[in-house]
Amino acid sequence: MLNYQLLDQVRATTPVIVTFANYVTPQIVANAVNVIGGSPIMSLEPAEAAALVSMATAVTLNLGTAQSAELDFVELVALGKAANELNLPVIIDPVAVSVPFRSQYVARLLKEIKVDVIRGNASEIAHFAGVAAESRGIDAVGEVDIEAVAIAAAKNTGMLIVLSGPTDIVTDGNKVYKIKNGHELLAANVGSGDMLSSILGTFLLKGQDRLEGLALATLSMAVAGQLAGQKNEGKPGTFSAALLDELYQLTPAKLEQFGDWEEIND
Ligand SMILES: Nc1ncnc2c1ncn2[C@@H]1O[C@H](COP(=O)(O)OP(=O)(O)O)[C@@H](O)[C@H]1O
Ligand SMILES: Cc1ncsc1CCOP(=O)(O)O
Ligand SMILES: [Mg+2]
Repeated sequence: MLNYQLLDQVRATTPVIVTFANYVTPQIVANAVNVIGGSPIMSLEPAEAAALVSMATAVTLNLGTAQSAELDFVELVALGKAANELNLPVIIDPVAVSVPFRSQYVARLLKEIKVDVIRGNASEIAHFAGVAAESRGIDAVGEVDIEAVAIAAAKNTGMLIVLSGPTDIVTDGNKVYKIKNGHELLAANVGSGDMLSSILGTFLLKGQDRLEGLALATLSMAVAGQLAGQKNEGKPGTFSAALLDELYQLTPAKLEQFGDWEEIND
């Protein structure tokens, strides 16, 4: 079962989400966290990492444009370690991870910090499952068995997996939430995945079952995207603004009415 009221609990507590953003999409990611009910803060400065994380409920590390320049890596490690010390969830978004520089970068990061959640598209999650999958830069292409890939990635890494796409899969390797809402315009909007990766953090309130929190966050993004898309068919520009409107106007009642999801237990 999913507790749709968690959305209201998010809004009642306004959780701070620290994001190491890529340089392409920080504005829409910050707005996404804000309109769903959280409070975003982005940072590039290692010296303030511990202070920021001490105010937060989750940390999202988006690796989309992370550079080898030591400051980027030092900041990622500083944020991750600060979260690990407080037992706060760390989410990574391994954009285009199959590019060799990026695979090595993630592997290096995972040696330094404990990561709890990986959010990526099917091609990105396939990397962690050890399954060959096609990708085109930031996008997933080709067909994989998304449920099998997500479960294998969870089992290989010991992390919670959010595999996004036309159908989203949220799994710990045993229990699987399959979320069928969404709209193709989400894929046309660069940054949808990044928005989701930071929105995930807002639903991981203290004491909250993490897998259920991730599933409800993923459902929220998919339902808001579907409602925005239905009102803006063929219009990616206005869709982008409407997506923020729908996230802002989302309610537990809408999640219950429009949510199309199933829970599968191993
Ligand atoms: N073809 C699609 N139909 C419906 N929803 C989609 C589609 N493609 C992506 N989404 C949704 O878009 C969001 C971002 O996912 P995705 O596009 O896989 O991430 P990324 O931008 O990292 O590749 C998720 O909420 C996902 O459910
Ligand atoms: C275009 C681009 N290049 C590096 S990161 C990035 C944004 C990726 O955004 P998303 O994966 O959410 O579509
Ligand atoms: Mg992405």
